[in-house]
Amino acid sequence: MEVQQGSPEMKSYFDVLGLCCSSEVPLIENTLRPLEGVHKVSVIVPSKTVIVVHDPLLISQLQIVKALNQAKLEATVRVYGQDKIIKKWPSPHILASGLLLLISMFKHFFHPLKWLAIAAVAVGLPSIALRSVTAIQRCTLDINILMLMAVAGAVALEDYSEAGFIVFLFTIAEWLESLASHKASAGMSSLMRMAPQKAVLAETGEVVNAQDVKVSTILAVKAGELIPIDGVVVQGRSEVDESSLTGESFPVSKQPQSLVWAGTLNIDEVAGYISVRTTALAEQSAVARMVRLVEEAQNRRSKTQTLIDSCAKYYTPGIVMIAAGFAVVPLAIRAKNPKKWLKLALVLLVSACPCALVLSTPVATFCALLKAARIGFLIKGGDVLENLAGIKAIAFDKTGTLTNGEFTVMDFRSVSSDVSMETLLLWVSSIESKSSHPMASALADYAKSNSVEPKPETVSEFHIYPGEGIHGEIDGKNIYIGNKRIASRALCERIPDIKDTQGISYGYIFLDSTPIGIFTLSDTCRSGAAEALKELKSLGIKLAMLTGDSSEAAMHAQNQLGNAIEDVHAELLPEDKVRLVGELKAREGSVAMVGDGMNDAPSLALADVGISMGLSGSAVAMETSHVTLLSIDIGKIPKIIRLAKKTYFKIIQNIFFSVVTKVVVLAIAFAGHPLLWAAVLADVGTCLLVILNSMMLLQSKKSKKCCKSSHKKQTEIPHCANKGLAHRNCENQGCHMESSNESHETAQKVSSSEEHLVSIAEGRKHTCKKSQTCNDKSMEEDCESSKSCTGKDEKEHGVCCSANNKEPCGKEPICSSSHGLPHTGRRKTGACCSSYRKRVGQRDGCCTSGIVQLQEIIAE
Ligand SMILES: Nc1ncnc2c1ncn2[C@@H]1O[C@H](COP(=O)(O)OP(=O)(O)OP(=O)(O)O)[C@@H](O)[C@H]1O
Ligand SMILES: [Zn+2]
Repeated sequence: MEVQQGSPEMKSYFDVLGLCCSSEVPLIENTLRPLEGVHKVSVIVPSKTVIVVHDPLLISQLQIVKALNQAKLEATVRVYGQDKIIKKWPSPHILASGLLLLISMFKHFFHPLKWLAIAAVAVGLPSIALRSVTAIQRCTLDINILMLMAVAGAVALEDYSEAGFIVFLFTIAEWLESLASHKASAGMSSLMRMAPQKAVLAETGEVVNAQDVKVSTILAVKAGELIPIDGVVVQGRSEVDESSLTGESFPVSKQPQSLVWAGTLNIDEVAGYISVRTTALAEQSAVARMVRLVEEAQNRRSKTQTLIDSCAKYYTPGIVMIAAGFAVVPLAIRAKNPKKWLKLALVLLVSACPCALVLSTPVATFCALLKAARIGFLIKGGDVLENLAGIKAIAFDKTGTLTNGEFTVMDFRSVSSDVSMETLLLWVSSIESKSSHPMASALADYAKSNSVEPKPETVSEFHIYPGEGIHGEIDGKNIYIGNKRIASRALCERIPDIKDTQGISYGYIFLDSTPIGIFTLSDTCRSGAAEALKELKSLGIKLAMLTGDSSEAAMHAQNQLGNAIEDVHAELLPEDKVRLVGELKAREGSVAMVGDGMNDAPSLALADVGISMGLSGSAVAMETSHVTLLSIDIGKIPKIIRLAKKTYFKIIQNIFFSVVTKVVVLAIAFAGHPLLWAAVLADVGTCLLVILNSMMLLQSKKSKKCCKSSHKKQTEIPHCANKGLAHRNCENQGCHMESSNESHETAQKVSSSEEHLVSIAEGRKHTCKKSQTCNDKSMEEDCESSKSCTGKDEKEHGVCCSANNKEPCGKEPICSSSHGLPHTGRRKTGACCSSYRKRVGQRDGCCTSGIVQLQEIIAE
């Protein structure tokens, strides 16, 4: 597939089935790098993918495939957006080899059957032999050569069944591995498929390739369509499902000036047409960056992986030498029973392949990174994941991280008789219009609500003092706006008192050195922040707050968060944050920092893991951080830490499996039972085991059972109130995230917008987080009775009932009918009805549009 068209660089993806483990990476690199026109080669072992950046004029995709196939790597070009071709059945050779081997087992009844084992070897061996030849040509010692030697040895020892076993086990295991890795790479291609390839020009309605669209082009995006390129809405209002990027399935409302991202879905079918001015090229869109990051993350090795790779370098030649010793020395000294020694040498030889050990880390990391992308995190490498697993303390920025960063102006006053309120508002809003600080937009909006239109064009000499405030010049007057610190910039010694105000963040306005105004602002904590902090504490992680805001504002947030944070530091400059992160590192060990603003960038970079908030957070923060949380849901931070810990655990397990099986086989061999087939099984079997074990990271634990059964239930019971809850209950067990993305995949495949909406409704299922404690059955019963839930019942029924009651369908318990809700109005939350809709495949009266109002969900 192409990332750029018309330009001499092209990025092509190849499925390489012959890519068995990292030991083949050099082979691929040595094959492709010398070719003219090849700029860059990356090999992703877990998904058997090779990515080549090349000049299509100098070397075509087919030529690359040819080069790979000459090295017997079984390569094919992966067509964009298409899953790679999987071999559903093992090749006829493998099957024939297996069958012959099976028949040869009956040699005890009919002796000549033993020759069939030789036939089994002959049928299965060619592919191994051909690959060995290319490996020898490239002077590499790979698994194929080791297997070939083992087979030759077994035949020489007249142990034909053993030889047949080696061939069959090895070939069948390779096929199984390719099946397993297919699932991993399917996740990858679903990431790549996210953004559409075509875009519609708003002016002419012409359909063009997304790759050819320049920055600042106006595109049309109709309801039910995917947004092709990152941009700003210029016209129209709509709601966009951003779950593909953020893992968040609540639609986000968009109006002019809102940012939209490629790969997200415009779902408002009522008034959903929007036109978007692009702010990036297709290849620079957030989704493209995401794909690139997952790819590049493969090249950033973690400590464990580097260690293993360097061990593997010595392991193989070392074992081969020892094996040679066991074969030659007994012969030389004419020891008794040379056959036994030879067999021991062969067992050693087969055990010399470090495949499983080498795979143990990258496969787990790959799966974890994919999983992370699905739940809305971009992680810049396997090393970051490893650091994340060992985090001992987390420092949070306050504004925009723990709080919404959406300030409300509580008080705004002039304190000088020379400056009218109107002038003050004009000055402040004009200067603030140039700032991106969260307080700035609140102040500008406040002016507008007082009928004062900001005039940013009148401002000159605009300057930001990080951690203090801002300065601007209007009509030759120097105006400073900020906290107490800004007073010294304005050369003012007297700071006006602020008393009896409801706000908690204080601001001052100076005209030269004269105070002319004061204002107070308030901000609220993010929903879910308190729970997230509690969960982090339960993981044994120390918490700190580092904010540039006032101590009052910091303490206010701390109170709202249930005093969960141990260390609160306020009124910090960016350099103070860096110092404190450093101190925290010295005291606690590995430290993560979560922040959004420009002022957080240095401390994000210093922390062992810097986590930046949101796609719309500051670009600098995103660049310097190691992890980007694509949504604003800080409740996901415990999730990612758990995922990192789980991944680490998986890696340890993988290493354990791969080492222990080898040790056992060798121990048995040295104890006098050199079992060749066991050695082969240990080798290829653990490879497979390592892959499968790692892939469990991609799964949500209870999703399978729970979701399936409840889906079924949905089709059976046409009553939405309970069924909705039963369904949601299952989401609480962890399948909603998966479904939000999988549904997206479905959305891509089908074209009608109705289907889109159904699948989005599917993705939107996790409205009801409150019902965690209910189990399936009791919940249904409870919620049945809660149709008439009152405030009092709510307490009695506990969590479940209140959850039900919060549903619009709880308010209108019989949601399947069209009573109650206005037909044209938007429904408050869509969960209940959308699931109903999914079932019947059409709209019912009560959810005219099935559209969720974000604000209302947050209000919940
Ligand atoms: N544009 C601005 N207008 C008014 N005051 C500002 C502006 N920029 C900064 N300030 C003042 O400087 C303080 C510190 O700002 P800074 O950006 O360092 O931290 P913050 O965003 O408030 O908090 P946090 O560090 O938790 O994100 C703010 O609390 C505010 O009082
Ligand atoms: Zn901040």
